[in-house]
Amino acid sequence: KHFRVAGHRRSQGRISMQMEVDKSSKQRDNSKPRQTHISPELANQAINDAITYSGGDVVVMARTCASGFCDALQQCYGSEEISDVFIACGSGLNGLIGLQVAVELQKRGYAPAVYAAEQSKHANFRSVCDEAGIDLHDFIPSTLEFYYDIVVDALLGTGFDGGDIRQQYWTVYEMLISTRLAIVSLDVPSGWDLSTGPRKIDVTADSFIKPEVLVSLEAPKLGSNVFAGGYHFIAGRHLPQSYFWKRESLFRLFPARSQTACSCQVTRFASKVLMERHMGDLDNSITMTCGTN
Ligand SMILES: NC(=O)C1=CN([C@@H]2O[C@H](COP(=O)(O)OP(=O)(O)OC[C@H]3O[C@@H](n4cnc5c(N)ncnc54)[C@H](O)[C@@H]3O)[C@@H](O)[C@H]2O)[C@H](O)CC1
Repeated sequence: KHFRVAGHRRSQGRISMQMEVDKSSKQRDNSKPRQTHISPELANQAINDAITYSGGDVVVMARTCASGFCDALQQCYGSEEISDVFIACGSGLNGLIGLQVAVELQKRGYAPAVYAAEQSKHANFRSVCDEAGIDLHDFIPSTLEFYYDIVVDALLGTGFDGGDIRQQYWTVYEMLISTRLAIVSLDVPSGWDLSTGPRKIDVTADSFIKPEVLVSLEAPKLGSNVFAGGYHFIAGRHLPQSYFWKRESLFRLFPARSQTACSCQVTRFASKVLMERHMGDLDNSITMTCGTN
């Protein structure tokens, strides 16, 4: 079953992207309202199922997530504009994907560096970085904003327990809430509640992460509803597109074989760089017509 969806408008003509709708779309329950953001329960179930779909190999799954994440990052910050990317990694799967993002960005011509808050539960960061020739830090460089162009937040994802940030993450969390560099958050901005977004205590103290770009994996989490940055992308493809339809009638498509779908939210919070890039695209009559989330 195919249907045509307005795609990129290029000069005079219009191209349309054939988006193959998963055969099981017939099973979608149209009686239920379409959800565009998923619950913490489904998010964590998806993680376990994603590992199964990846043959039980978390590194395979992390590489798929990293590929989609890098597609999204590259649409906003091309390697011709920026190169030095500082990737703050936690000890869980979010951090493992952050490590794979560093490896993938290097292949794409960026100059990534990795910060590991603590020993990963899933990989030997030192050996992966040494093999790839990627700098691995166990400290936050005082010259961060001089040497780096953007920061990737791969510290805490859906495994955040909703409590105060534990001591081993204090330094990097402090950097993330105070840096002037644009932040690209992986799946969930670190420290955001999966259902409600930034915690009230953090909003009151204005001590929460404000990413310019959010890249949700597979589906946006409920807490991302309050995201007000520049762009919100959905990346992943480590689960069949019908996966969410059967569970929360989530309607979302990845264009063709792409790893990313974007739901543009270019808001007043977007930086000048991002706006120029977006407006530049518009000037070249290339308009991203994306789904809305
Ligand atoms: N959504 C999907 O389809 C997929 C998402 N994936 C990624 O997996 C993470 C969730 O992985 P998990 O290891 O369960 O959790 P985190 O990576 O977020 O690790 C949390 C890490 O941090 C510790 N921690 C928890 N609370 C605190 C705190 N208050 N202070 C300090 N440290 C804390 C905890 O002990 C863990 O060690 C998800 O976000 C995605 O990025 C899958 O990889 C693919 C499918």
